[in-house]
Amino acid sequence: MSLFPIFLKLAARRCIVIGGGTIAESKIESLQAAEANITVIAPMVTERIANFAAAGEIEWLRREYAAGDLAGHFLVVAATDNPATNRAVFQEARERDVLCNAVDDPPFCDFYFPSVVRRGDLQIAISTAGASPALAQQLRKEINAQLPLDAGEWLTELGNLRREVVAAEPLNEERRWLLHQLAQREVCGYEQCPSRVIAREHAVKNPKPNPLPNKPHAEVKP
Ligand SMILES: C[C@@]1(CC(=O)O)C2=NC(=C\c3[nH]c(c(CCC(=O)O)c3CC(=O)O)Cc3[nH]c(c(CC(=O)O)c3CCC(=O)O)/C=C3\N/C(=C\2)[C@@H](CCC(=O)O)[C@]3(C)CC(=O)O)/[C@H]1CCC(=O)O
Ligand SMILES: NC(=O)c1ccc[n+]([C@@H]2O[C@H](COP(=O)([O-])OP(=O)(O)OC[C@H]3O[C@@H](n4cnc5c(N)ncnc54)[C@H](O)[C@@H]3O)[C@@H](O)[C@H]2O)c1
Repeated sequence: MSLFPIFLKLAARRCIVIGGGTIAESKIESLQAAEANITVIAPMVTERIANFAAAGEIEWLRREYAAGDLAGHFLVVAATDNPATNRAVFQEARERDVLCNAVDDPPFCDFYFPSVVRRGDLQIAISTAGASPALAQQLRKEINAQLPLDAGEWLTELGNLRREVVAAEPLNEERRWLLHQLAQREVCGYEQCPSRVIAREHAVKNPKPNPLPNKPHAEVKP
């Protein structure tokens, strides 16, 4: 089966993690990075999860999972040490159309967690569709070692410059060409950054057409 690779926006979405051990902890941290609204249900949790709860970063319900807990949630991770509980969670998730990952239990997953290399907004996610998580991890380490440490800052600056280009030039082949050139260059925040200078010179040759003159009814009187 071919998996569908997407990057989900989870900010403020209600996500629930059943179980509070070290595996749950790593899933909670991934969800936190995406600013999800997280509830954890578990009788016992790691010290780190307890600290997240004490700091108000997540909600912790100190009890066992009970049928009905998934109501109103978008996504669930079943990470208890009891496969029967994890499968009951998956069953409820199916009934409620909640996306479910039962850790290390592929038939009871709607999605898998990938191996991820991160630099700021740049994310490279690796999946082997469950064929070899160890290979996904190995590739993550190899890519991590090759990717410059400052790739995130560079991407931020490149994104800022791209916004300037998009504001200054129309959507055409010329603009596309320029953006590909800039993606291969150093970019920084300075006004006199050579890439920014190139972009500004280019915009002179490829300006946005003048806006249509205002119709009389759109005029604003002083
Ligand atoms: C990527 C990563 C993300 C994460 O967990 O967040 C992840 N597993 C990681 C590590 C890892 N997991 C395992 C080992 C031991 C070596 C080995 O078995 O290969 C290692 C390596 C190690 O740590 O040594 C054991 C294991 N994992 C699964 C099974 C069940 C089975 O295969 O049936 C078993 C056997 C359990 C048993 O024998 O009882 C299943 C899944 N593990 C997945 C994800 C999903 C598919 C990912 C993909 O698309 O490839 C999937 C399907 C479901 C899921 O859990 O989402 C994370 C690396 C993070 C990083 O370091 O970058
Ligand atoms: N720890 C690892 O390195 C590792 C690696 C691969 C897979 N796994 C698997 O992942 C699962 C979780 O591992 P772990 O190390 O985080 O386990 P753990 O034993 O540290 O934690 C289990 C958690 O589940 C909670 N729990 C148990 N029954 C529950 C219930 N009915 N409702 C709600 N919460 C309940 C416990 O309170 C605890 O917080 C296990 O199935 C384990 O086999 C663990």
